[in-house]
Amino acid sequence: SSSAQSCSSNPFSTPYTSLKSPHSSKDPADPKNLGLLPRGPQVAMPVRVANLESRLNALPTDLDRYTLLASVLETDSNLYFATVSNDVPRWMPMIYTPTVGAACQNFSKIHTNQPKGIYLTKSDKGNIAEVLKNWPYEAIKVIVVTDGERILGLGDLGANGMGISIGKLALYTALGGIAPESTLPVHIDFGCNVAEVRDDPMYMGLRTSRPSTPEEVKEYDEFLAEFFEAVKTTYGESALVQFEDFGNSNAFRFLEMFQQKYTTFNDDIQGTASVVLGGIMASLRLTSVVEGGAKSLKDHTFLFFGAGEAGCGIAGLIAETIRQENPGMSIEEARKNIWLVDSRGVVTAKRDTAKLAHHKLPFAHAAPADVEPKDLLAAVQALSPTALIGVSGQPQTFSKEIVQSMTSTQARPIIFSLSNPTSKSECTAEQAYEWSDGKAIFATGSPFAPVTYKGKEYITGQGNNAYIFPGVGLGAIFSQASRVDDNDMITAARALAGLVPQENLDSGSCYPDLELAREVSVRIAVEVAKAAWERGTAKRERVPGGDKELEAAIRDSMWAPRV
Ligand SMILES: NC(=O)C1=CN([C@@H]2O[C@H](COP(=O)(O)OP(=O)(O)OC[C@H]3O[C@@H](n4cnc5c(N)ncnc54)[C@H](OP(=O)(O)O)[C@@H]3O)[C@@H](O)[C@H]2O)C=CC1
Ligand SMILES: CC(=O)C(=O)O
Ligand SMILES: [Mg+2]
Repeated sequence: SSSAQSCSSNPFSTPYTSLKSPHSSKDPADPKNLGLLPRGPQVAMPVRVANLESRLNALPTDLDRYTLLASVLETDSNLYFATVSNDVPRWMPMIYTPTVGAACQNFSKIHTNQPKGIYLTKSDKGNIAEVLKNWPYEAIKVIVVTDGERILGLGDLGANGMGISIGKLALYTALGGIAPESTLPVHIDFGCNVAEVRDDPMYMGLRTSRPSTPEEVKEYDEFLAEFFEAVKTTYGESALVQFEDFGNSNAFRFLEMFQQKYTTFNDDIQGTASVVLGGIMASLRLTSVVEGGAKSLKDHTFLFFGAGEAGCGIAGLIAETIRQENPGMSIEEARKNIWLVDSRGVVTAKRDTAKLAHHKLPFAHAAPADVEPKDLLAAVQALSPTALIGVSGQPQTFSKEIVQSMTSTQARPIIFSLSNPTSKSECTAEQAYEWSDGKAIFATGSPFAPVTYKGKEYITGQGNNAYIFPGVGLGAIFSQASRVDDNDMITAARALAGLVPQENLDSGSCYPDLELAREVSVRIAVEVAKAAWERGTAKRERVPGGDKELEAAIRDSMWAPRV
């Protein structure tokens, strides 16, 4: 059959057939599915969690903790999620950024068994639906798909990027209440451009470079089109596909190709935009009470360091929100105080716009007062931004002079160092508070420990799309939405901003505590589901009653580990 053909050409898709053992029902509550070993004494879950936590704590490195947790996920997802939920701030950095970065870099060594996910390689063209059928669970509600080209700020890791899809989906379950068996990690293998990755004898992906000629790119586009159709026919129109960590030459194009036709969004472009917008909205409560500070989004001058998926995604969503908040304002007007810096300097109209990437063009404004700032410090001095957002993947690029320059013009400068993992952060929390004399409203993409400066403790908020995608996904899945769009991202940002308590703002964080991330997801989901009904994109019948009834129904639908 075509399936057998496809499997023989794809060594990574074969083993899943064997998972469809006649002895294993698909019911996760079936005791036969709890693990491979015969069951021992019935130990209460809190005891098992405490036992696993003490084993994890005894391990020498976070990568060891990742590895143990990954093996628990494969054999006993109940224990895994009970442990993660027991202490999200403690375990999230082990299953997500920063440790997931190191895990991807070492992925071939960690996953000696088949990793938990479907690998599609370009030889599966024509058979994608057949390969999907090899997965042992049928009721898939959310897929995170990567091709591994831009894994965090670590570059092209090829097939080792599967760790990112697995990590994001673990958060869909832990923070968004999506049942583990309804999630499917997918890696699409069209090669890898880093010889060092490809040449590792243990590398599990194709040892070819990525598409570069127009014909190869066309073949890749056609593969993605087939993938989306296969997902729709196999799992239904409401199955949500989240793009993750694609290189930006593909990410923007794929989003454009598929977002009007399928239930999909790009987390790096749209989820990141939403979390940053939410943080900026919350911080208006701080900036609006100081003299000359921004009272609304349109009063800000934004400077983005990094003009890729994250930078242009955030810039675009902020501009759209400013436009919506100011009736009569054009989108061009809304963009005028938003500036980008890329690897060649400030993006201005003086660039050769014919060669400028499509996503940067809307922000290529005329250079201010004929000065062409060459570097970031010069840009900060020339533009006096109120907010500096780092999404460059370039560590230690927010220097003392840059932070001091921001602080010399702003009572409360907004400085976000969002590049992941921790080693790529544009500056550290300690540097931001010291150099700004405690004035910076600071956030990072990966977690930083609290900092004590001049006797006050500062808590850094984690400006990470993990506050957004589990809730947006939950709302879309609950309402059986057939589309997810930028308005959902604005809706989610507003909901997030409304959940930041004053005491967090007072200690320097413009995000809610991580302990509350699951609650944040519920509240975002309520708003996203309502928006889907208002737009007419929801297949599910409206829940009778108001917000309270809807929230209760959403909570009821959420999976939680049996404890
Ligand atoms: N906190 C969060 O939730 C998220 C964080 N991120 C992080 O943001 C980073 C970037 O991701 P993404 O936007 O998707 O990546 P992209 O590859 O799409 O964009 C990177 C951008 O950084 C620019 N850049 C690279 N080197 C320099 C330099 N030396 N000086 C100035 N600009 C530079 C690039 O310039 P050019 O265009 O000229 O090549 C490009 O515009 C990653 O580290 C990622 O982990 C991403 C998503 C979410
Ligand atoms: C957080 C995230 O999505 C990234 O760094 O790519
Ligand atoms: Mg990402």
